[in-house]
Amino acid sequence: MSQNTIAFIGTGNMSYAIIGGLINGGFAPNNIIATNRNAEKLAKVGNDFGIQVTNDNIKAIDQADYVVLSVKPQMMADLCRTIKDSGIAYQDKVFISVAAGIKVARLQEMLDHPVKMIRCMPNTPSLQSKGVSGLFSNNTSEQEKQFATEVFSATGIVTWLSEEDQINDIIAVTGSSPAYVFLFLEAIEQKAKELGFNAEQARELVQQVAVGASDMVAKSPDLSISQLRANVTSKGGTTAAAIAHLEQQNLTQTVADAMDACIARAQQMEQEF
Ligand SMILES: NC(=O)C1=CN([C@@H]2O[C@H](COP(=O)(O)OP(=O)(O)OC[C@H]3O[C@@H](n4cnc5c(N)ncnc54)[C@H](OP(=O)(O)O)[C@@H]3O)[C@@H](O)[C@H]2O)C=CC1
Ligand SMILES: O=C(O)[C@@H]1CCC=N1
Repeated sequence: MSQNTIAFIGTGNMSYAIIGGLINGGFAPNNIIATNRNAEKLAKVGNDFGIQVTNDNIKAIDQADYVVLSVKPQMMADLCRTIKDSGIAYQDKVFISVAAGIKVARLQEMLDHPVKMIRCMPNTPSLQSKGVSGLFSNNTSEQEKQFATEVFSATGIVTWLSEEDQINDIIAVTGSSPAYVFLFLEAIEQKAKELGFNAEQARELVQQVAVGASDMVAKSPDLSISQLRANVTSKGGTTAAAIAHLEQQNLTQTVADAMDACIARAQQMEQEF
């Protein structure tokens, strides 16, 4: 992988996962700089991955070729103001924003310059190199896009989007969706405890189901997910009873509605921030 320097500004849950994926993928720790205003979180990412850390955002940006903006959307304007007011030359750097709900044009307005900008929508399984990153850019070179592809490929799979609005769709499909899966697993775990399994057993059983079912999806590309479900469901049996209940409760429509709510919130954030 080419050895540009990347600065992660605001290294919380998401950047921690990306950096973990990069280190697993062989990216040189010396070429990664992380910042955080929270000293404890900063020390942890430095200790866990052996990368450079500083609480000085401007110093980190000054040293970097690529700058990942990774604060919460509501904090982005403040962060950009400090960059803009710092006096450093940031106009030729490539910025990568992982923030939901802030479009390229608005980020450029916040930075008061038409900087090169890539929007990226990653997800937290990046930490296990099993992430998905949706990328969009309309003002970077092929070489810069190639570098972003290499970086995010180290954390899982990468898909380039031709329209910026598709970022909101991919938030619903891959950015937020690990949380839907976790909620489903939490529900099974909770009921397992109510049935009398202790906390340790419940966690182990649910975890194994999650890993086993995911592996079956990943390792059976010729079987549809619906076929994998059918293979568990004996006619007139126990699974059929459980699935019939979920279907009566409109699980499929509920999930679709949840994804629409996700997209609607991203669109609303575009007006707020
Ligand atoms: N979490 C996820 O699954 C995903 C998140 N994203 C996007 O990633 C971005 C970050 O999310 P996430 O990692 O979950 O958030 P976190 O709050 O975990 O991380 C952001 C970190 O940045 C710190 N911070 C805030 N402002 C500054 C600043 N000016 N200088 C230095 N550090 C600062 C925060 O400190 P403090 O703790 O004090 O607030 C916090 O520790 C968001 O924009 C989100 O939309 C995208 C895809 C998935
Ligand atoms: O919840 C959020 O807004 C962010 C974006 C996708 C996942 N987490």
